[in-house]
Amino acid sequence: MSRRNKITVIGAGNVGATTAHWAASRHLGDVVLVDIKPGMPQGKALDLAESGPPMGFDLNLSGTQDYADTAGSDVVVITAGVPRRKDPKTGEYTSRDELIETNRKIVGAVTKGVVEHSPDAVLIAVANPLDAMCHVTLHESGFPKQRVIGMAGVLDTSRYKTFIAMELGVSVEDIHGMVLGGHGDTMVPLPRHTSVAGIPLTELLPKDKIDAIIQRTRKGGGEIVGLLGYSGYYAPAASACVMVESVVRDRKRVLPCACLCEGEYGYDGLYLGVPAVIGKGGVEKIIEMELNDEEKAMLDISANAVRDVVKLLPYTSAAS
Ligand SMILES: NC(=O)c1ccc[n+]([C@@H]2O[C@H](COP(=O)([O-])OP(=O)(O)OC[C@H]3O[C@@H](n4cnc5c(N)ncnc54)[C@H](O)[C@@H]3O)[C@@H](O)[C@H]2O)c1
Ligand SMILES: O=C(O)C[C@H](O)C(=O)O
Repeated sequence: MSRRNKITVIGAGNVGATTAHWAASRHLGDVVLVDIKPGMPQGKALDLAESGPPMGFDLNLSGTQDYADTAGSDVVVITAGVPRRKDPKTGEYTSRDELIETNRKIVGAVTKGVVEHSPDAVLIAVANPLDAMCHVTLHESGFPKQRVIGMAGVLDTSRYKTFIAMELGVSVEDIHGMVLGGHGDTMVPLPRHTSVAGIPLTELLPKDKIDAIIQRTRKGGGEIVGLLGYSGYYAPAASACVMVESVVRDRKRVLPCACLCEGEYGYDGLYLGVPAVIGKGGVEKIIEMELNDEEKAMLDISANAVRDVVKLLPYTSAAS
């Protein structure tokens, strides 16, 4: 009898629980939710399982504090970590990078728990600061780079496409394009490589409108924090699920993901958002697209911003 795919989600908070929700509703596999809060992942998993009859999914959904229950996972999504929040008095909110000290410890510890029981899994890092957390996950897992991927580009691209669709009054389905670079304000949307049903975006919108969409995309996470008071989770979880699906169904989608660049785009030993073919084995290939001087300069700025954060980790030999 063939077995179902097993998907573990570490951290059953907003992003983790919503990832489990999307994964179940798309019937991607059995889902195990892990969280340090006793009863909480168990309660969310049971509640989700009880939504199976009306929603028509019949998967095993469980919650646990015990990594042994995650054994043999095909994919593990690591959302455990603190999100940024808005101070209700000042309206100020922290940057993703300021989360590094807390989250590197959480992500490091959970990665060790995961790999002990699922040595063949593909790991998808989600906690922030995302690109640096990919380095933590790679280091602590000892996995090959192909099996440690970061989720950010799919989300950033999703926001970019949403804003284009809103501006043009067209379906998001017809918008094709990508956002590369680090998951921060220096990310690199690529309007020259964006089309609407094959029509170049640059023919459909004037430069000032495109520039406004780029700026809104770069600040997209902050816009949600500003409105909600804490980080968004529907679009992040949906984006993680697109990656999970490409792995478990071996779809070989071309997705912008944080991948370890070792020479690609001129970067060495650095996680950065680049287009990648995602299949059963994780990153099957990084696609090197032609960038013009302006685009490459923006990617360099973004890579430098990521490198500055990665340098704060105790064990990396500052990527070049
Ligand atoms: N990469 C992205 O694009 C992206 C998008 C959204 C959120 N995030 C990040 O994802 C992380 C989670 O965000 P959230 O909104 O779900 O936060 P949340 O607070 O709702 O959930 C985090 C959960 O992690 C759990 N946790 C903490 N330490 C743990 C441990 N050692 N083991 C197991 N579970 C543990 C907490 O109990 C909590 O339930 C944050 O770092 C956030 O910044 C990244
Ligand atoms: O911005 C955040 O705090 C969370 C996440 O990185 C996002 O882009 O939504």
